Amino acid sequence: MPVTVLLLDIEGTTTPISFVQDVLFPYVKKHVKGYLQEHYEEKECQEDIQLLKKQAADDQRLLQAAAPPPDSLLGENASKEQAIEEVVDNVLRQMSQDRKTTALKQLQGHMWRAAYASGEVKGEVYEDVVPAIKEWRKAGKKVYIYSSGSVEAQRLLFGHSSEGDLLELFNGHFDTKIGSKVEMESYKQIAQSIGCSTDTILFLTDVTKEARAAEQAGLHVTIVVRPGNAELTEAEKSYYKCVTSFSEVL
Ligand SMILES: CSCCC(=O)C(=O)COP(=O)(O)O
Ligand SMILES: [Mg+2]
Repeated sequence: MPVTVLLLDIEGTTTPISFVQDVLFPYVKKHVKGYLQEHYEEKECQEDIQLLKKQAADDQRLLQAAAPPPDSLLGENASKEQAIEEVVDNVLRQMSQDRKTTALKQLQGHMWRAAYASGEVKGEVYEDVVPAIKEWRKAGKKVYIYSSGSVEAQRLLFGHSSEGDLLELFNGHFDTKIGSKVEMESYKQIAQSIGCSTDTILFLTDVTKEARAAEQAGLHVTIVVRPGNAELTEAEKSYYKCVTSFSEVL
């Protein structure tokens, strides 16, 4: 089937890993405590905390450890300060493991609003990305984003990019609410949501585990090789189509 939909990863594909690791993540680490202190009473912040608590409880159940985990986030009677300390510990622990939980990504997305709004942060996009997407759109293709970053975080990055507001380029966005990027089922759900067959979608990513899941669901996949991305094995290089620029994709 001809490709009519392009599905794009962000970190390592449209955007340098260094932007995420050296700009976005340090911003969260620096500001998480202050953010929670300022917004603690707000409904959205309480929802973020509840989601982190649920994630911590799920993690605990999975671990089935005899000893209580160091960041259980389960105390109901904790003071505001204690509760904030627990959330901060949990967020920093998850970030040190580069976890992609919906709970962590939701809070991060809410925190980056202020960074983008003030102009302190501008979303970085590789220079070949915008011209290629414009060509694909002109040719009648649809273009979607699928990232572990929350849809709100995605919209912030592309809406406040160094190349201006790029949101018009996309037909839609998906995040881990539809499922993990390393699960085949997520890609089937995305195809269903777009209303197309999986074999009409081409997924661009830097991560071979994601490529494998997409391929199992019936998508076409291409690996994007960018400076700073994880090295591919010789077997991966010969198995997958690899590109170093979006201009080589179609
Ligand atoms: C979309 S904004 C920040 C990126 C992020 O938090 C992340 O985890 C990137 O994951 P990706 O799936 O785009 O590699
Ligand atoms: Mg990636």
